[in-house]
Amino acid sequence: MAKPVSIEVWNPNGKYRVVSTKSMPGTRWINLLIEQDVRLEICTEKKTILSVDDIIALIGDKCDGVIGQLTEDWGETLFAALSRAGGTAFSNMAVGYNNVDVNAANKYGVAVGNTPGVLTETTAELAASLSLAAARRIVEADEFMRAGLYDGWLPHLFVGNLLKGQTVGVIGAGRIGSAYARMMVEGFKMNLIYYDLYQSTRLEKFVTAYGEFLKANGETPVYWKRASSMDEVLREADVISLHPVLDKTTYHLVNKERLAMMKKEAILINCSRGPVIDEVALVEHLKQNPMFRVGLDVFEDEPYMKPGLAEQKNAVIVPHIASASKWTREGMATLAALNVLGKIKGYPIWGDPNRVEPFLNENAPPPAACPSIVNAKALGLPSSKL
Ligand SMILES: NC(=O)c1ccc[n+]([C@@H]2O[C@H](COP(=O)([O-])OP(=O)(O)OC[C@H]3O[C@@H](n4cnc5c(N)ncnc54)[C@H](O)[C@@H]3O)[C@@H](O)[C@H]2O)c1
Ligand SMILES: O=C(O)[C@H](O)CO
Repeated sequence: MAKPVSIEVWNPNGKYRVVSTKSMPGTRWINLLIEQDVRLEICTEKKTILSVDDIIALIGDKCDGVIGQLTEDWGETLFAALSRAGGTAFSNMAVGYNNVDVNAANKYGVAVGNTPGVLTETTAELAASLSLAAARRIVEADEFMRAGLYDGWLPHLFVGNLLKGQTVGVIGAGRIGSAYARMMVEGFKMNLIYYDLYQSTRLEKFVTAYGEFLKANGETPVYWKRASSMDEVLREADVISLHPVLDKTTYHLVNKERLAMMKKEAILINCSRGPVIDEVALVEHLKQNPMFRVGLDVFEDEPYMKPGLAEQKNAVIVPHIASASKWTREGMATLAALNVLGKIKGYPIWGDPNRVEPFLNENAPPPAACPSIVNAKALGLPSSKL
């Protein structure tokens, strides 16, 4: 028998029962649910990561849908429990859904939602922030100041890397990777080399047009190149940012051998998922190459770091905050709630998960559609004509 889990209840007499495993930012998502006859239960347990048993207790005997988090293990056990409780909808409050076994969800006929688009720019901005922090040694310099060690300007003090005219490498040039590439090319006049399974024509056109603009204004133009392999990016780029999904093909994509291919003074940024880098190999590489720097938002065994990482001065490390702007986090909560609500109400699936703005307009009711259901095809769910 699972132990009871503490909750806060909204609209106790609502017809549909939806559970959110965490309190989420903003109130719009709550209002959108309760206005549509939902009894909403929000878990108020203090512990950060809920266990499968905690979530089973939250689901209980009758539950139409769950809004969950990327820290939770949504596999066979939870989808079976949700299905037994009559549920047909789950949404991660995240774009990445490597914590979800979509095949298990398909088996139980549960729709799986995610939250693309709303976090693209916010996440790219954090990747850009980490790139700058690593290039200009901001964290080391801050620690030095606070320690009272600054006793006057020196020619060699915290010398870092100039980005202008260097090459930025992007691995996984999807929504976030492309947004980051644009920021670095336009903001710092860097050349671009990218690797993705698919060509990013829009990104290429952007860099070409910006290069022509610079040239027309008497400045050095910027260039782009689509690499034929990831190794080409690693060898040529000065700053490399990782933005692929995490799956079997990207697990330990950056390993000991690949770290060795990179320039000795390169900067590596990871705002995708921790296991994309072999973190043990990375710690060793950081130790051996003091001029090599990393900016990490994600870790292989989150919330833990591999031994030795915290001691490396050439690493800038932050706790998975890439999507943490107020607007984005409130928007993620809204999209996750609307994915669950839409499935419960039998709404069709929004046609373009890259264009979710209509769901985020606070001054208008959202479209009657699920913003983004990753297994819509597998479940044969209809597409919206809106
Ligand atoms: N740190 C954070 O807080 C944070 C925030 C948002 C997203 N993310 C992560 O970023 C990922 C990307 O998000 P997105 O919205 O840009 O997704 P996206 O689907 O638009 O982009 C992912 C890209 O990776 C490419 N890709 C897949 N396998 C690859 C491989 N083997 N090699 C090279 N490229 C490959 C895809 O073709 C695609 O273009 C998410 O899946 C999530 O894990 C992290
Ligand atoms: O995948 C995601 O959305 C992030 O990791 C959290 O924003």
